[in-house]
Amino acid sequence: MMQGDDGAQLQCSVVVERLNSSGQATKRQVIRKAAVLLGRNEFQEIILRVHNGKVTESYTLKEFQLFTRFAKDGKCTVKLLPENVQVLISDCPPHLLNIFLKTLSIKHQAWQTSKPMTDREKLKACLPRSFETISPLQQKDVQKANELRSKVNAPVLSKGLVVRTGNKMTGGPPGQQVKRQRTDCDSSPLKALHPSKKPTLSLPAARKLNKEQAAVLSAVLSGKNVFFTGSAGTGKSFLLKRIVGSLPPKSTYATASTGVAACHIGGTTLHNFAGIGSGSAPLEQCIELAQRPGVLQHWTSCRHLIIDEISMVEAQFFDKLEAIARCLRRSTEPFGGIHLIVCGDFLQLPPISKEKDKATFCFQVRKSWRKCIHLNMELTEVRRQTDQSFISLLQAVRVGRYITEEVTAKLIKSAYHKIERDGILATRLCTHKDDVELTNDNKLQQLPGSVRVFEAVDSDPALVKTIDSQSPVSRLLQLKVGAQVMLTKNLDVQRGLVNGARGVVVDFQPGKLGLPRVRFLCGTTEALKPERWMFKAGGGLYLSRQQLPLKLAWAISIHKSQGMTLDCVEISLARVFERGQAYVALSRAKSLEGLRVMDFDPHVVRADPDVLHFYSKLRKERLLLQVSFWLYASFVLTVGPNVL
Ligand SMILES: Nc1ncnc2c1ncn2[C@@H]1O[C@H](COP(=O)(O)OP(=O)(O)OP(=O)(O)O)[C@@H](O)[C@H]1O
Ligand SMILES: [Mg+2]
Repeated sequence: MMQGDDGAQLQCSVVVERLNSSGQATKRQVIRKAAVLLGRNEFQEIILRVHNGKVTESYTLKEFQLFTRFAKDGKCTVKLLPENVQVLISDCPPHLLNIFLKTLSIKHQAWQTSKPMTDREKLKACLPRSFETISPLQQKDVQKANELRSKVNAPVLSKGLVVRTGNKMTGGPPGQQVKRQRTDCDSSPLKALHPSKKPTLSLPAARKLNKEQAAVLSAVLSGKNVFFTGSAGTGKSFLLKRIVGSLPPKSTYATASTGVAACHIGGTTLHNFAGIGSGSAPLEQCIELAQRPGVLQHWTSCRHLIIDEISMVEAQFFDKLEAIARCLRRSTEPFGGIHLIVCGDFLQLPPISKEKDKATFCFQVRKSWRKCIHLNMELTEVRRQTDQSFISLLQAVRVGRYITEEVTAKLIKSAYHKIERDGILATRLCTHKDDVELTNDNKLQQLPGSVRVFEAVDSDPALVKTIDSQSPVSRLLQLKVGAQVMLTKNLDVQRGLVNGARGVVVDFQPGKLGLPRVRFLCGTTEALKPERWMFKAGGGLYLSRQQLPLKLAWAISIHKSQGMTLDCVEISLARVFERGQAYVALSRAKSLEGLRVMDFDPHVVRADPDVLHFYSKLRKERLLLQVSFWLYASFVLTVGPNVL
């Protein structure tokens, strides 16, 4: 399953089609498990090799079209123009496809400016046939490509490479019911080559994984069932997104315990995946529910199951999933042999308990948890905050101990922090969700001026509830000039337009649409346009919502804030009712300066003793690999989990 991310090779499915002059396929070869390799021949020309396990076909990439619109779903098409052959690539880990496509386009651009040999020169050269894998992209390749781009004004792409991102490509995923629009090609690496936009190229994955994260990724890619944990802000979800992008899309399900958290990693809720409702019915009934058309396919096609925010998954629910997986997949292996990648911090919010009893954590169903998880790993480098003393303060709150007088004093003093800037107020994190709606509604009403209502375009209005449960934006968004808002999507990480960025509506653009302009804390004022979110629903169905990437941000609930990074927050902890709740609230802030705690009392800080015991036991038994220890981890991977 391992494949390098050097941009030279892919493991995927391939269809090779020979086309006639009117573009119809006259011959079609389907290769379910193919290896696609980029290399150079003896004349330094770029070669695409497709290997089906027995035979290798080679294509010289001189004049070709690339269709990359669905690259983020792991699909693309290379159409070789003189040969009239198209190679349709699918089920490819999107992150690797991204690097592959970028490598191909940048190397091809460089090749074109390097005076390719004529046929005559080739004949004369009498070189022996050869094939060498293409070298990984380097900063200098990117620089050269950028220099070339800055020299050329009009279409930077010379005649060999034509980039298409239109509908013509491979079509959507099977069963997909949504017609995608142009925004879907956002993540395409080749968008960067679109002549009209001319943005600067950069190496793929500009935000690199740190060593700890890379070690977890390699443990996952080695096929081990991994649970990785770490304090708030250690980049667990950041890493999960990379993991999702490194696994084959058809058989990978990215899920999280809550809709908001699922959205952060571009996935769906675990409940949605499982299709067993709340899971409180007896096992036999749950098995029946999971066999419904549309749901059964999740269970049978899933090879890699990713679960974020595991702390909020109820133990009995996890246990049921484990049993259902074995039953439906007719396998005696733990979790029916599904490769599990589980992540979260048990010292954050626990599962919501329906009855008065305390809800139990997944690790408390010791049998299935222990059976399922091969490796426990811990990320230790906090990325959300940079100030070491604030990081230490949060660590103290996390474990519910060491709340020294100094810590208390700092938090009490924060009540006087003036964090309002440029008309942008602090977001109030509320313990109870009724307060959230009330606060946002009241504040909006109190603003002068008329309300503008923006209605979402849903792919399937009948399924609005399902969409609501997974979407970070509501169907109706009401705004006024002066409304406090929060961005709900990463629009431009470099410019600080990231998920959670805080701003204020400054005006509405003239015209029918009247789109809002928002001034953000990072200093940028941006006119926002609708964005699209895709959700996987049952039966391979895709749902989508198109809406402005904004939500009102006078207040949000602590439960909804889990997983978020926030610019400026105000917290009242008087009504904290849950273990880990104060920690989740405080750890959303990027800095102490951006935080105001109205009424700090050390008694509200509570860490769950069962969790502390679980973590300390793992450590004592040397089962929790601090990944800074990553060489040791790679030793374990080669030797196998049983040595642990
Ligand atoms: N390797 C990295 N390079 C750059 N930024 C990173 C990296 N890892 C994490 N970050 C950034 O750090 C912040 C926190 O990351 P993330 O939300 O993934 O943490 P988390 O461990 O999931 O936190 P929580 O437990 O609160 O959900 C995010 O803004 C993320 O973009
Ligand atoms: Mg997270």
